[in-house]
Formats: sequence, C-alpha cells, structure tokens
Amino acid sequence: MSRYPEAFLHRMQEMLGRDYEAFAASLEQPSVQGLRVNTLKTTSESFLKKTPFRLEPVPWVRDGYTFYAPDRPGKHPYHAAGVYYIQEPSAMSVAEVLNPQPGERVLDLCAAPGGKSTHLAALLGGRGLLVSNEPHPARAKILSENIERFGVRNAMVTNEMPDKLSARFPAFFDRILVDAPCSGEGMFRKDPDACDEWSPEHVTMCAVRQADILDHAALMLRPGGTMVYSTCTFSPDENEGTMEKFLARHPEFELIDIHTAEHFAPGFGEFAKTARLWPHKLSGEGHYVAHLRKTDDANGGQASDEHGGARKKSGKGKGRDGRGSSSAKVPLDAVKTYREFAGETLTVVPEGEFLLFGEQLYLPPAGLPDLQGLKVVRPGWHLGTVKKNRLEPSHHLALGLHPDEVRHTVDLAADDPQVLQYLRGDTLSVDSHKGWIVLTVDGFPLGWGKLSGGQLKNHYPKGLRWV
Ligand SMILES: C[S@@+](CC[C@H](N)C(=O)[O-])C[C@H]1O[C@@H](n2cnc3c(N)ncnc32)[C@H](O)[C@@H]1O
Repeated sequence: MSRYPEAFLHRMQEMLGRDYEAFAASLEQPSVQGLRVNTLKTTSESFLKKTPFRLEPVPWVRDGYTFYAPDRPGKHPYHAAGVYYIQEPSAMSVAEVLNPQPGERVLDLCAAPGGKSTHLAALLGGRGLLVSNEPHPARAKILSENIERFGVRNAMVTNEMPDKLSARFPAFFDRILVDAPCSGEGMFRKDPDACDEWSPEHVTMCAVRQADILDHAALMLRPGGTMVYSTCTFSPDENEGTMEKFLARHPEFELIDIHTAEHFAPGFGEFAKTARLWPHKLSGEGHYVAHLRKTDDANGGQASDEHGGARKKSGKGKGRDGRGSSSAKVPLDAVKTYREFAGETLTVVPEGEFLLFGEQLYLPPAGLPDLQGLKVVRPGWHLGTVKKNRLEPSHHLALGLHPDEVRHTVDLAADDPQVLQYLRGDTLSVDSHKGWIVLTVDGFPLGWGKLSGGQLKNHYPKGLRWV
C-alpha cells in the first residue's frame, strides 16, 4: 500500500493524466538536497575551491548547488559559520524570481525557518531593509537564529499576524514574498509527516488562509512594487485558484514574467505566466511560483510618502527578550561602552542609530519603521549585552563581521579537532592576544572567545553547542 493518501493520489491522477505515471515514480525517489552559498560571506567561486562536498549547480539560481549522500553539509562547521543554507533546489527559485535589489525594502511575510529570507538577505547584499515575519512564536525564534547564523545585518524579525503588519506598513515595501502556508504536497517525499496532515478539507482551509494573507500583503506593497506568491503544493485550489481569486479582488495587480521560466513548466490554463516545478520534470521538490506587479497608479488605499509610506522611527517596541522596554533614547553610557569595546576589538566600528532593549544593544537597519506595539524578535544587528561598564559581544556580531573587521582572530582549519571542541563549548588552549577574539574556520567567523593565560574561554552560545 502506498504511504501517500489515496485521495491525494487520485487528485494527482486526474490533474496529470498521461504524466501521472512519471509523477508517481518520482514520489518513490529520494528527495533532492541542496545548499545555497551565503554571498554575504563569500563567493561561490571561492567556496567551490574550499568545499569538501560534491556539488552540482542548480540551473535556475545563482549560488545554489545540489549535494549528494554521503555528504552532510548540515553537520559541517561551515554550516555553524553560516557559509551556506541547506535548501532544496526548487525552494531556491522563489527569492531568485523576486530578485530584490540592494537598498530596497523587502518583506518576507511567512518567513520561518528562513530559507527564503536568508536568500533575500544575500541578494540585498547588506543594503536596504528586510522584514522577516513569522506568526508562530517558536518558528519565529528559529527564523531569528538563522538570520543570526547567516550574519544578516539589515533584517528585522517580527512575530506578527499579517493584519497587524498591514495596518502599520501601508504601501511601504518595494518587494514582498508570500511563501504561503499550504498543504505541502510538494514536500511529501522529503517530509513524510506532511502526509499525515493532508486532507481535502485541509487544502480548502489553506486556500482560505492564503487569500487572507495575500490581501494584507497587497496593502503593504508600494505602487509599481512586485510580489511573489509561492507554495510547495500541487493543488490548483492553492495555486492558480488562489491567484485567480486574488486578481479578481485586486485589479491593481497583474501577473508578470518569471525570468527563469525556461526551467519550469507553466501554470495551468490562463496562468501560464506562473510556474510549476514538478519533481518528475526537474531535480527538486514540488513548488508553485507566481510573480505579480502592482500597477504604478494603484494608491494602495493608504497614504504614503515619496518612498511608499516611510514612517519615522520611534525606536520603541519589544526586544527579543520580550521585555519590551522603551529605547527612544539610548543612554550615552551604553553607546560609550559599546564604542570602547568596538574600538579595542574591531578594525571598523559599526555605527548608526542604536536601539537598546533592556541590556541588549542593536543596530537597526536604516529606514526601520516604527516598532511601537509590534512583537519584534530581532530589531536589527544584535551587537551585544551592555553590562555595567562593559559590553559582552553577541554571537550575531561575530557572525555578521568580516574577519578583516576584527583585530584578533584565531583561524583553524575545518578539520582541526579544536573546531569541534569549540563547537561543543570546550575551553581551548591557544596562543593569541589577551581579550576578545573571534574564532574562525578557514576564515569564516564561528563565534567569540575570551583569551587569558593561554586559555580561550568559550563564548559559543550554549543553545547552539554541538553535542
Ligand atoms: C511554507 S512556510 C515558509 C517557509 C519559509 N519561507 C522558508 O523558506 O524557510 C509557511 C510559514 O507561514 C507561517 N504561517 C502560518 N499561518 C500564517 C499566517 N496567517 N500569516 C503568515 N504566515 C503564516 C507558518 O507558520 C510557516 O512558517
């Protein structure tokens, strides 16, 4: 008996006709695995010279590669250093289609665990603003950790429902990604548990929720801005059906071409401009992608300034520690403490309009909107914890730094046993400058250590330690 729901297989048979046999055979194949190089930290060219893995380029994305068993890049120290993100090849198509440009304001509305957000961040190249949102609190935390590991400096992570954000950010974003919660049919072979949740009723419920999410996304896009709607399911109700109803409700939107469309099959019927990624036609899982544009004269129903609704930052909100203390004015002492630390430890002192939540000091991205009343998990680049007269640097600071920006580093080769000891939280014996140093693996920052008397006190975060 098949491990896939009968009703699902029956629907697929009806949908695919002659192609069904090839599709059904693909369900019995292992899922395709991939990694996407973090171009905030390196280039693909340089990574390919160092990588110990056998990799094949994914044709529809820059910097994406397929890897094969027995390689396990998720277990390599490069993963802890944020050198790449493990993401299956079809999922890599999505941010590539949205194609944000450095300096833009980008929203990823359904962002956890962060595959597409880290991709969007890489494409922004550290310039502009990325708001990565996830309503589920535990998933928002994972998203935030991935933003940290990837060393993204210009992202804010929120934990909100779309209506809360759309009330706050009318016509604000240049690009929006709605990678919608869906019935997940395209992930069945990768994640057999996804089958257990599947039912025809679940498909219908997902379509209703997708409509609601899209309506709020539509409000937040500036006129002339672009949006990608994507799912990892096959059901037309959640794909072409969701698009059809959305376009009927929103005549200010139109479907536009997908620049990588040659690699994919077209969507059904009148939705040939959208793309279907079939596991029996390419090397990847099942996905659907639609690219939309909001017309220039659409006013979005809301007032907006010259950049589509920018708001002045008040710097208030809830910190990642949930204390939500006000940070309208960062005490000068805190900034002084940070600058002293940075002056001693770094070659370049990151500056900007700081935010302080409790003891946590952040550097928010430029153009960060009003945070008042929003659940913010990470309001920008986390610099550290301000103690009485000292700054304890954050893991995010280390991961967001280029090794040249740090005065003292200890570099270890990936196969040096001390790397594993460090990731396990052990104290290391090293010969280097006394004080704070960044431990790097083949030149990629892994985390902080504090050296005294030849012993490196381990500051790799307890929650991330390898067991
Ligand atoms: C397909 S997953 C996103 C995957 C993510 N984009 C990535 O690449 O890692 C959809 C996400 O939407 C979240 N979600 C569920 N309901 C939502 C809603 N009403 N609004 C926004 N996101 C929602 C889910 O918790 C889930 O994390």
